[in-house]
Amino acid sequence: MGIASVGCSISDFLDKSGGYAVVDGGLATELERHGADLNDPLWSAKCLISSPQLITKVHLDYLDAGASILISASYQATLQGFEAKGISRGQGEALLRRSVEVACEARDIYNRRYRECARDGVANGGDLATRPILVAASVGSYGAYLADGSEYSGNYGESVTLETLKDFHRRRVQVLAESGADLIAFETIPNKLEATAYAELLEEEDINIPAWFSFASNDVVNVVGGDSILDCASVADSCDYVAAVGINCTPPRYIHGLIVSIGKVTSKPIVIYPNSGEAYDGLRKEWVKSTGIEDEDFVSYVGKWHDAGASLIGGCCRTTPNTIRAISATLSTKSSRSL
Ligand code: MET
Ligand SMILES: [Zn+2]
Repeated sequence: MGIASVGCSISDFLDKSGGYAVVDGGLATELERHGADLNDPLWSAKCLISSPQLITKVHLDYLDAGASILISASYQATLQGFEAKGISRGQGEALLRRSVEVACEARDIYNRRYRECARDGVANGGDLATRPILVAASVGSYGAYLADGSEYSGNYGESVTLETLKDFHRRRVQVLAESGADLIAFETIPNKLEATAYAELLEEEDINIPAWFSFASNDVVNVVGGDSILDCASVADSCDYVAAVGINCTPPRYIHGLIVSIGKVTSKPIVIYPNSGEAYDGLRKEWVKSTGIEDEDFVSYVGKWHDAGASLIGGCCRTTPNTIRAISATLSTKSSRSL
């Protein structure tokens, strides 16, 4: 594809989609809501082995709710994690490819349904159904693989270097780049070191699909590991392989300030998909209401986030197809008013 087209393809997609796009919502937590037991180091990737049809269903639910970007179930799918379960390198690579195939299949089913409805003269959602849809291959952080909470502390200890992280992610990124995905979503990035590792990896491997870098934060100034969002977004800005920069799995109340900061250091599209604002209690293994400012009215923030410069908006953990339906309705009403 070449670097020039890698850089502009998300912008082209946004131009074709009216200047904004709706990202899907939480995948793992939605699989759990449907009864999947993800208490496992592979988390949502466990369903790639045990119940891929449930992943297809959740992807379809998000498309029906108005999402235009599906994120694959590879967040915690790593070759090292599969090997720890006795799954060979070859089988692990096949499972990584499978995560993208499952999302592509959901897109095919959705498009086929639309064509059949159109042929039979059945109205099924009007313009919503004709939109272009992208499949993003998810890459979770090294901390997500460790499954010890470090994806939310960003603290990998002194022994983990830039090279450790590049070696850890290299083969997975190569496989996902060749899987038929439209882009790679590097999600929940907890620190600048991992962002730098991804940027160098994309350059060294000359990855031929665009990427977005999405950081996790727990305030309005820094990413979870303590590096400033300005520094982290600058790493993404200076990498030609990165086509969008943003924030995911972060409480809604911090998002506006973070968008403003990111906009100061990059003109690339800004992607944001916050969580529901609840916090995960790792000891009790459950989500709990946060104290302080309520995030319940998540969707009422969406217009402000768009005005502040975010063009790709969706949800992360504990958001559902209902959240995405409401985001989609808000953005579509807003854009038709401004025409
Ligand atoms: N795309 C992933 C999911 O929704 C992101 C998880 S963030 C901890 O499952
Ligand atoms: Zn999340």
